[in-house]
Formats: sequence, C-alpha cells, structure tokens
Amino acid sequence: MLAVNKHIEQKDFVLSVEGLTVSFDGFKAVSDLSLYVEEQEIRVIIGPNGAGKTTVLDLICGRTKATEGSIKFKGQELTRMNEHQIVHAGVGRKFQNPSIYEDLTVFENLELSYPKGRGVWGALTFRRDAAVIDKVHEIAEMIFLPDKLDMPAELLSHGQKQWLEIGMLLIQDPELLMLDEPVAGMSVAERQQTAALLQRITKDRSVLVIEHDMQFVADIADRVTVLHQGKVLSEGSMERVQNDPKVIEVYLGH
Ligand SMILES: Nc1ncnc2c1ncn2[C@@H]1O[C@H](COP(=O)(O)OP(=O)(O)OP(=O)(O)O)[C@@H](O)[C@H]1O
Repeated sequence: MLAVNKHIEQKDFVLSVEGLTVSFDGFKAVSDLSLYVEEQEIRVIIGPNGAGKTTVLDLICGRTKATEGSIKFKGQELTRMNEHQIVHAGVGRKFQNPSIYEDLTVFENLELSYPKGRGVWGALTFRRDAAVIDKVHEIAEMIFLPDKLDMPAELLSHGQKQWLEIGMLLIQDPELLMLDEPVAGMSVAERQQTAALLQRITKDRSVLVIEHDMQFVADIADRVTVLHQGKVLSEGSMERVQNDPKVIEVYLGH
C-alpha cells in the first residue's frame, strides 16, 4: 500500500489534492475535493457559476487557506506554505484580468518577470545580460509577440495582453501553470493560437485551466474535471463528461 502511494505521489502526479475543504462562515465553497494532475497534462476545470473553480485555484496558490485537506505539489505540502513560497516552489497563476505594466514595453514586462531580476538589488540595478535577453526573445516568440518587444504594453490588444501575462509566468519556468479563463474576450483566431501555445508549453510542465468556452476546452484538455457545489461531479475525457447525464443536467444543458 505504501509503495503504491509513493508511486502515485512521486511519479505520476505533479499535483495531488486530497479531501480539500474550505468553509466561508459555514458555507463549504470546496468540499472534500480530490484531484490528481499528471506531468505534462492539460487539465480543464469546468462547471456552473459558483461551483468553486476559482476557489480551488486560490487554495492551490495559497491565496485562500484550506479548512481541511492536503495539496501536494511534487511531494511538498502547499497548505503549509505562503503564496510567495508556493510561487518559488514552481506554481504560476494567472488571474482573469491581465496584470501587466501598461506603460512598460513588452520587453521590459518580460525582463522584470525574469527570476534574477528580483534579487537583493532589485529590478532597477538588474543588468541585461545575454542570457536574459535570449530568454525574453525566446518567450516573445512563443507568445506570438516577437515583433512587439519595443511596444508599450498598453497598445497591445486584449488577447496580446493575455499572452504577455502568460509569457511573464513562463519566463519564471513554473512546473504547474494555472490559468483562469485565459481566452475570455479573445477572437476565434486568438483562441486557436492560445490552444497551440498551451499545447507547446506542456512539454515541460502541467497546466490547470478554468474555462467556459467548450470549443477551447475540447481543443486543449487531456482530461476535464466538472465541479458542482464544491465537489467533483464528473471527470474524464471531454467526450466522457460531455455525455455524462449529470453534467448535461447541471451545466452543459443550460
Ligand atoms: N472569500 C469568500 N468568502 C465568502 N464566500 C466566498 C469567498 N470566495 C468564494 N466564495 C463563494 O464560494 C462559491 C464558489 O465561488 P467561486 O468563485 O470559486 O466559483 P466559480 O466556480 O469560480 O464561479 P464563476 O464561474 O462564477 O467564476 C460562491 O458561492 C462564492 O460566492
């Protein structure tokens, strides 16, 4: 039994959530939730409004403290760590609205997010060495902005701002990247590009996404977890959850 657990936690799953519960004044927004994410997996969490999707991401990144349960990331217990320690452990989180520096260029936004740029001396004295410049160019290419490096971020389209923020997380090389509705407000073409982007970045990491756009979910998800009232209602391939009568009743049928 012990050997099986060890195998599950250390080899197969980058993230193991077990019995996770959070109560807000007695209301359980997340209730005895278990969730296992594999290396290189794109997992999408779907479910009706108020199902607890954002709260799950808040719990994983340490923004909200769990009432009960465990969140293991590469064997480390995240429920005992603060937000900063969780980022340092390799968990990146993108919120729904982009939080980029509007008056800085794309280059500067990426450069500021490079981990070495936040050392003891702070970003201002940070030297632009060749490794940083190379990395910024590599990420800019990946997020479809190689020609926009000198452009102030405020002039980017909404979709390009979302990509920039993903780039600002990627430059920190997280092993788990969590995205809350990354394609909201994007054009169809931008959605397709974002799907390609996510597929490419999972060569080195796992991605946990909250999304309502079912076409996008179908394009990217290895597996889908359906939440309802803080619990897992259904889980599996897109095809499986799409045809699950319980899911049709509470979510997809509406
Ligand atoms: N800090 C909080 N205090 C009290 N209640 C909260 C808090 N955070 C979330 N909730 C409640 O928990 C429930 C789950 O909210 P959550 O935002 O996680 O749902 P969601 O599935 O992400 O919904 P949506 O699709 O609308 O974003 C909601 O009823 C919400 O009002």
